[in-house]
Amino acid sequence: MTTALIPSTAGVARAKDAATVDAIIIGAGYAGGTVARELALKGLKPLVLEARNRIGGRIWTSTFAGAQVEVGGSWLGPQQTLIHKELNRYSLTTFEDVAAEQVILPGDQGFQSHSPADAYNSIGQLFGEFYAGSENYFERPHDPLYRSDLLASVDPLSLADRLGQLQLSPTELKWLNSETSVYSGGPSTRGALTGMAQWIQLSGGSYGTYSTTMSLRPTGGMTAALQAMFNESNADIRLNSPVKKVTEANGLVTVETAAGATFVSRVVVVATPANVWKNITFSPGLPAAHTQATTQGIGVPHATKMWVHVQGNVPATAAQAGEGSPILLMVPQQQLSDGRLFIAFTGPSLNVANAADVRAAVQQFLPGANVLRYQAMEWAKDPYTGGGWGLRRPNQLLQLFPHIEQPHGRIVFAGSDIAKGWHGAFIEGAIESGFRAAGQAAALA
Ligand SMILES: Cc1cc2nc3c(=O)[nH]c(=O)nc-3n(C[C@H](O)[C@H](O)[C@H](O)COP(=O)(O)OP(=O)(O)OC[C@H]3O[C@@H](n4cnc5c(N)ncnc54)[C@H](O)[C@@H]3O)c2cc1C
Repeated sequence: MTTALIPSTAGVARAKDAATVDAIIIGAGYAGGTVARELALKGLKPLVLEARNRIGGRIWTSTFAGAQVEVGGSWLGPQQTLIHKELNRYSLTTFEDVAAEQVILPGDQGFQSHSPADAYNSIGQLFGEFYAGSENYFERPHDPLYRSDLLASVDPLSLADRLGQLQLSPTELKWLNSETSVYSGGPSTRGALTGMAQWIQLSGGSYGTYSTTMSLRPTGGMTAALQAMFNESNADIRLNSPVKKVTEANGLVTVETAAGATFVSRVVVVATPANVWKNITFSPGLPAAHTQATTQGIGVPHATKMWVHVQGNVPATAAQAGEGSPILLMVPQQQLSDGRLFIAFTGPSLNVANAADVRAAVQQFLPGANVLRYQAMEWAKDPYTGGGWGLRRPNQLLQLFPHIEQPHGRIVFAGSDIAKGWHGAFIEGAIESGFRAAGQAAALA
């Protein structure tokens, strides 16, 4: 723990004017919240600097059409134990999300409706072939490098490479590449096979068990547990405080915000998305793995989540379309008195600013649908995300790990993008990395 008096040391920017704190956490998402709570439990009082005017980052519970909605992450799986421990700790509950009554899939001639059981059995069998062997190269999925000998030949493969190895009909290819391109945030050439294969093995090895990661929603919204963590931490949270500079010298780290405020501590945790580390000036400069991660990006380049309100009594329809389509995946949400809500994950080909294009894209799945309103969040254009959810690129697993988890002097890194287990697209990974980072930070404080 630091003391109140910090000497004015050369190389520490304006240290003598700066407020001195036990630990500084940059970013108030689930990773930052976990670090704040865990450091508080170790007797430290952290300062949290958050760029936005809210906590949550890629989690954002809001409203649309009078209903509570999630602009970022929505769902939890029963197999994600860390978030469930947090929900239990704060007496928060979950509920099962709306189940699809029909599934619209591309067929040989246009879209066709299937029963959910038929659709997901067929897709599940194909994904079974797709992920064959992952039980070996991810023998211990929480310890992804355990079989690095086997990973050497798998890590370079993109999701598209793996699709190309299978004997798929054009229709089967669309059934799989709708999902691989959604997660890749663009073409399936971008996402690594090891990224999605690890999630499958973390889920128990099958597409069916993995699908449950989209089954549960927390009552009170995805932000509720994070708010409870920050409440317990009693941390000093400064919103609207984007950090622009982090300088370490003489055993101290100085953090400077865009507005010019400076804070000093013996340890700093950077809990921002990896894609935006490059927007902060680090001195000394970041190590090679961190530079590679922020330059190449782990957060995907296209991640647009759209809420759509379709008039009338509409069947709970799930839909998928092949790579390149305007909407790649549509998920039914609640029926309201005047219409049903849907979540749509769009592809880069849809201009969400054009209402006519959005309506036409929805009508591909629901002919004649009257779109009353919609709202789209283009996460990859957000300056404090710089990408969407995370999904590793080919080769990043072996090139970045384990270096990416290591502190850089007195600077520690956290975030779902660099989690060992549920990396990238899950708050489970943000929490996991937060526990690891809190341990590292406490040792340096
Ligand atoms: C559209 C979408 C859907 C998703 N769906 C799901 C889902 O269904 N289930 C699930 O579990 N996960 C989902 N995810 C992933 C999940 O949201 C993330 O994995 C998780 O929220 C990341 O938490 P984090 O703390 O690592 O990062 P973030 O939540 O991104 O938090 C980082 C924080 O750092 C702040 N920051 C950035 N730069 C600075 C700076 N210079 N100074 C100060 N602060 C800064 C940001 O404003 C942000 O608040 C989804 C993500 C997206 C985008």
